[in-house]
Amino acid sequence: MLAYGLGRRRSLGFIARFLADPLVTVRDAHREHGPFLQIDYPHSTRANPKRLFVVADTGLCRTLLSGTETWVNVQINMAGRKNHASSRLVYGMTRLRGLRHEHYRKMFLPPLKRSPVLAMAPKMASIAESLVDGWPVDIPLPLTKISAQMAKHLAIGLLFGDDSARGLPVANMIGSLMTASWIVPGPAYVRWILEAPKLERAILTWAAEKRGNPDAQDILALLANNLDEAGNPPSPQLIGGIISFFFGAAYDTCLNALSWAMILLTQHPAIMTRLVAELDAALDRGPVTMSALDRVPLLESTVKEAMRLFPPVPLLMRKATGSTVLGGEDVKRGERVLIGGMLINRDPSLYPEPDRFNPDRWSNLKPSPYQYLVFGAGGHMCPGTTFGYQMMRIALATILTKRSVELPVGSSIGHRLAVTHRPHGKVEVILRPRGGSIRQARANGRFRDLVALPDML
Ligand code: HEM
Repeated sequence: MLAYGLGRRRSLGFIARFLADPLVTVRDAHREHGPFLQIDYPHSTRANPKRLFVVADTGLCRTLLSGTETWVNVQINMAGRKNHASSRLVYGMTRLRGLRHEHYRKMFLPPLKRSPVLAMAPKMASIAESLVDGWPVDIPLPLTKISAQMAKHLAIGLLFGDDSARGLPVANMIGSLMTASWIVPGPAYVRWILEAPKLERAILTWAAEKRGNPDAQDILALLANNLDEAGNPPSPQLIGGIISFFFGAAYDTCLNALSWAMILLTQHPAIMTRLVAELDAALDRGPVTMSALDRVPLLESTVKEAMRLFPPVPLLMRKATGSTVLGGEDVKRGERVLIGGMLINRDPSLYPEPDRFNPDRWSNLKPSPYQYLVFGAGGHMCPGTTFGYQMMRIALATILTKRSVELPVGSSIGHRLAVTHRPHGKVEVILRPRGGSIRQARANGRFRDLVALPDML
């Protein structure tokens, strides 16, 4: 399959629209011209072409994500300043290659496997419960703030040795990196540059405290107490980069997934009502446990379906390490490819009526990671998948069994891609005590460009 070249004029139009709204622009371009596009940068010439490829095809995606020697990850957030903490701290897991990557992946997998993660469930449930109990009812609350609080406490509390005093300030600083646009610098980027030295110091001090405790199994203790792939102590850049990556990877993804899931449920009252009834029946007013949640398949389907439509990481980027071929196209060293995971998740041959939120489709669906591109695929596929699903299921179950969730009348919800894709604007929810009547308000705003809601069908 050869790439469809947009040509110079339309490439310029694509770039201009992409800067304003990357997801809708990429989606519309694929709809019009197919799943493999070539964009020419303005400085591209016939003698020295400078191109960006954009793909939304499962086969091409497999080539790109499984060929980790040929195609390397490109840091999606903006590079920081040279020789400054801001550039050292973005040296994260996905940028490691070869033996180094293999070494660290192997090191971090054990605490993220099914059984240690399952053992964290009672603690996760009790943290989630006390957070929800502390949220005021009957008044509008900022949705991304409460989701962030949930994600921060569940992820950070459990992955970093229950050390919230050290972990929460680090998580707060990482927040500015994650909200900084990776396309155009803005105030969040400036904040990130200003905060990076403080963040680096906080991580390195914390790592020093963890040294000398080789039995601890949390992510930072493993990193601080083990040698690197060459048998040397890990460098400060490695520690800072990996830890800030883990914080962002665990916290920012889950906060966005939780926010989008709640928005979608409020816009699909019939599904919300069924889910709440099934949760009530399984939990029978008891605590949230994984064995009870296993009796509510609709919960897992809801989480999967919300992330299919609104994947927290909707675009991935790769760069060729040498001359190679992609599809039928000759690609030169350094050329980049943008992979539209969100669009792969909407392939109508696998997901009929792909823009609809329909958790029931999951009753007999088992896509490969290349067909459900939420956690990546291939050599850098997310090792936190089990943890992420568990956190989402516990958070949603706790919120829905304790409170009724509604949006204020007149809500308008935008969306914005920074490193992750989040709801944008003044997005609020109202939590009501269970048992009263709730008012299901229709939400307006640009998020509607990305989903076919019941009132649009
Ligand atoms: C809803 C939750 C999550 C989503 C949607 C998600 C998504 C992703 C995606 C798309 C990638 C691949 C990036 C690429 O190939 O360029 C990735 C990698 C990664 N994620 Fe997650 N993630 C989630 C939760 C977590 C959690 C909870 C952790 C930590 C416990 C985590 C740790 C990582 C790490 C370390 C990598 C890099 C792996 C490597 O390079 O080998 N993620 N994640």
